[in-house]
Amino acid sequence: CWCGSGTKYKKCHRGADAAEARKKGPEVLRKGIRPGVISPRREVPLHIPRPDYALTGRPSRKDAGSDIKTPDVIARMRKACKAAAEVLQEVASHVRPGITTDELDAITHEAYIKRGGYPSTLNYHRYPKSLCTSVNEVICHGIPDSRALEDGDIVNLDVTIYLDGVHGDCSATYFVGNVDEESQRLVRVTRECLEQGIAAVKPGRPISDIGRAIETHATQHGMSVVRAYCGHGIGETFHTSLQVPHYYEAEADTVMQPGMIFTVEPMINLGGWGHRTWDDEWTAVTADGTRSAQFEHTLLVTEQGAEILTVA
Ligand SMILES: O=C(NO)c1ccnc2c1ccn2Cc1ccccc1
Ligand SMILES: [Co+2]
Ligand SMILES: [Co+2]
Repeated sequence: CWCGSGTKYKKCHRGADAAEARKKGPEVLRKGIRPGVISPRREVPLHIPRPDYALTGRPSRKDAGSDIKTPDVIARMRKACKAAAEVLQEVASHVRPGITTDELDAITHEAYIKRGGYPSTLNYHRYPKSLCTSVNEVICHGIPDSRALEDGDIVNLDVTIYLDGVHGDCSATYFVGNVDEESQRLVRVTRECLEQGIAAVKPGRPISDIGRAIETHATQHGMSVVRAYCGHGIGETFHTSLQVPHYYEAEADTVMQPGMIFTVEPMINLGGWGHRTWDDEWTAVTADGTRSAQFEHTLLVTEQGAEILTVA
């Protein structure tokens, strides 16, 4: 999800990002130059059911964010989210220096299809691949290409499967070979931020509790929370109108209720929270060039708190 211009929160962060980046001078305003080449789009066999946007790139329907899911949707979400977690484990087992992110995309693409699933990101708003591979200073939505992973990199793999009419969405950040201490600390703190956010999920409480918990943990460790992209309601649509900021946003006042399903997917930066996007219109990178990490789960709100659905 991203706050974009349509966000309901008054202060859209894009302006702030640009202002922050300008302060740092022209070097960070430079549009990113993609190091690798993007391969042709992969095909999905016709027997695999497709989401509404598979042809046009534009989602036609938008569920209300605070939808309480029916028992039937919850049952289907359990299966889709389990499948997403299995696909993530499978592709993650191939991460090593020398493998290209395009090869990881091919592995992921086949892993969805053998489970009868469609790659949710493929052609979603025209996104060209079945996986997001966000390396080092890439915050999110990194497009798989011919770049080989290198010893010392960190890489987030973001997997979303469309299975039996619903989407399961999860991601994790992995070490490539031997990674320096600071990056290891970034990844550990980011994982802890997701855990803190999940612990804040309680029926009767506002969504803003989640961002408060995450931002508190990140800033205690001298790190910053990306503001331009957030968690989102999910179910029969990839994104619903519910937004889940990962920083404290008082206006995120939707009250959590049992049966709601949304993702929490904090992106944490070693430096400032500012971002910019490359010319490809998808890739988001840190404005100051420092590294960023992310972890994501799809959660069901229960009477007691949160149930993590994206577990293998
Ligand atoms: O929830 C997501 N990941 O956890 C998520 C949200 C929105 N768009 C997404 C993803 C993943 C891939 N795209 C595709 C894309 C579409 C337009 C701009 C940039 C990227
Ligand atoms: Co995701
Ligand atoms: Co997501």
